[in-house]
This record gives sequence, structure tokens and C-alpha cells, in this order.
Amino acid sequence: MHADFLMSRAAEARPRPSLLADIGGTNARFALEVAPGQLECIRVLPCAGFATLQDALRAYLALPEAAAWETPWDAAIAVANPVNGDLLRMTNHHWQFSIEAVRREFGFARFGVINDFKALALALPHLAPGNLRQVGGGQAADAGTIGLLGAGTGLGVSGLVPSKGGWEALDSEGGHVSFAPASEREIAVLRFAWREFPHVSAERLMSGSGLVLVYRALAERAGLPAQAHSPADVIALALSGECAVCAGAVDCFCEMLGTIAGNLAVTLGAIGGIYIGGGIVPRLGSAFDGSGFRTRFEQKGRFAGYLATIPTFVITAEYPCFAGVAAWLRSSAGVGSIM
Ligand SMILES: Nc1ncnc2c1ncn2[C@@H]1O[C@H](COP(=O)(O)OP(=O)(O)OP(=O)(O)O)[C@@H](O)[C@H]1O
Repeated sequence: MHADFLMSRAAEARPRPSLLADIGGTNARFALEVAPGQLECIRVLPCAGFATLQDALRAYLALPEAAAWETPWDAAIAVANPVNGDLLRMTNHHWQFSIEAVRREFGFARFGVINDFKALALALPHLAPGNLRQVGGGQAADAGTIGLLGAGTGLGVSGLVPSKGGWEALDSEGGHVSFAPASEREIAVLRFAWREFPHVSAERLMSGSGLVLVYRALAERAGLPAQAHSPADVIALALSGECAVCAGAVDCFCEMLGTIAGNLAVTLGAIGGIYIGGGIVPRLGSAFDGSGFRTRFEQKGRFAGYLATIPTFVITAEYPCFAGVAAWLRSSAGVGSIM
């Protein structure tokens, strides 16, 4: 019998929820999809609090709110990693696991693993206008290619390319492109970062730890001692106006993100718009809109006019990735591990 047919019969009879997860370098977010589009028991657990993915899964499923539902029938998780085989080692922390072994251990009929930004790209068509905030001008072309990037623990990149069936989401490791400075201040940041990394990728600077590195570089440039700030400290002290170097670091961060977003737009031909996710930009609120991001986005010499037509959107939804993980799980044919 054809595997797709088996799948659809099984899906029709599905009596139990699907487990969805979005696992970054810092946070593991879980939810139960109890009916299409209906999420229950959304919880965020710290990755650092668990030795393995399986431990975090067990802890989530043991929460009274999760245990009140039937055991999940199937599951899909988005991870901040490339996915290209059964064994997954996470780049930004210590978890590693076999997809098939986890499927068997938890008794999932299907268990899928997808890159987190590919999943977020698949979520974009499902986001309501209220879950987005446009920064600057431009108008999305209908069915135009879409670019996506987001700074969090790392720098995720993906996009959506129109296809006959709807959209194809891109597998990308675009956060690891080489950093290109576009101002004297950024040249100073690059020189500082070279002392710590032989290759300074965009992610080395456009991420939580990158924001701290930019802060340290600018403190040195100003002849001031750097404090042991966390990324959250740098953002809070910048927004409150208490620390001029922190404010400069956030400003520099936004401008660098403008360069990389503009690079993504011209590389993909993303006339459908550029979307910005990740944990950092939404925390900057209106300070991001007032930063040099959009000016820098359009600052592409002879292509300034082309960039000016492309809109840029901040994703403001709290858990935007789940919609993409759920859509991907629904669309994946076959029983067993999905990669
Ligand atoms: N107020 C804050 N609270 C928590 N984290 C913050 C805050 N401000 C900045 N950050 C930084 O945001 C990053 C976490 O971002 P995010 O929530 O996107 O995590 P993640 O999904 O685990 O990351 P990724 O998907 O990039 O691996 C960390 O580097 C953290 O230091």
C-alpha cells in the first residue's frame, strides 16, 4: 500500500495532539497542537537546565498542563542547526541526539526535525498583519521571493521562494557569511573581533554575544573600561539612556543588521519583503524603528532605488515558529522519522 495513503488514513484517525518545539541556543519552546492551529500549554524551558533534549522533552510532558492531554501522537521540532542526517549535534550548546532514537523512545508515530529559520519562513504566510510591524517604506510584490533573518543566540537566515504548490522554504546557513563593515566604527569593531576570531562571520556580531562584543569594542574605542554586561544589560542600559557606549552598540548593531538584510534582499531578489525575527530586535521596540537600520538597508550605491521598494517587517508575534513547524509536520508524508 502507498505510504501517503497510509499516512492520510492514520492522520484522519488521529486521536491525540502533536507536540511542537522550537529549540534555539538559549530557549526551548514547547506546545501541544490539539487541533489544527489550536495550540495549548505553551512553555519556555532554558536549554541550559537540561543535559539532553530527551530530558527537556520529559520535563515538558510531565508538567501538569501537558500531562492533562493525551500523550502526543507525533512531534516536530525546529532546531538552530542544519539538519542533514539522523544524528544532530547542536551548534550553540551541548545537546546531540539521533532523530530515530528519540522517536522510538517517546513512541511518536512520526518525529520530524527542521531548521528553525526554515520553519519560521514556513510560518510567514500564516502570520496575521497584527503580528508584523513595517519599518520604513516599500511595498511587497505579490508572490515575490521573501527573505528572513533573525538575531538571537545566533543569526538565523531563510527565505520563501514561490513555487507551483505555494512556497519553498530555503535551508540556509546565511548567518555565517563573512562580516562586511560599512563605516569607520564598524571597521574598528571588525579589528577588535579579529583578535578573538580568525573568521568574523555576521553571526559573531549580530547575536546576543555579538552585541556584547560590539559593546566591548566600542568601549575600547572610547577609551573606557568595559563592564561585564549581558546582552540584556546592554539593551536595557541603551534604552534607558544610562550608558552611551551601550546605546552606541545597539545603534551599531541595528546598522550592521541593515547591511546584512540589504545583502540578503539583493542576493535573493527578495521583492516580496524582508522579515526580521529572532529574540533581539523585538526587544528593542521602537528604538529599532528609529535606528539607522532602514537607511543602511537602502544604502547600496546604484541599487539604492531597488532596495527602497522592498519593505522590511519586524515579526512581533510571541511564538511565530510554531505555525511553521505545524504546517511542515502536516505536509510531511510517510510514517517515521522526518528530516
Ligand atoms: N531581555 C532579555 N531577555 C532574555 N534574552 C535576551 C534579552 N535581551 C537580549 N537577549 C538575548 O537574546 C538571545 C536569545 O534570543 P532568542 O530568544 O531568539 O533565543 P534562541 O531562540 O534560543 O536563539 P537562537 O534561535 O538564535 O539559537 C540571547 O543571546 C540573550 O542573551
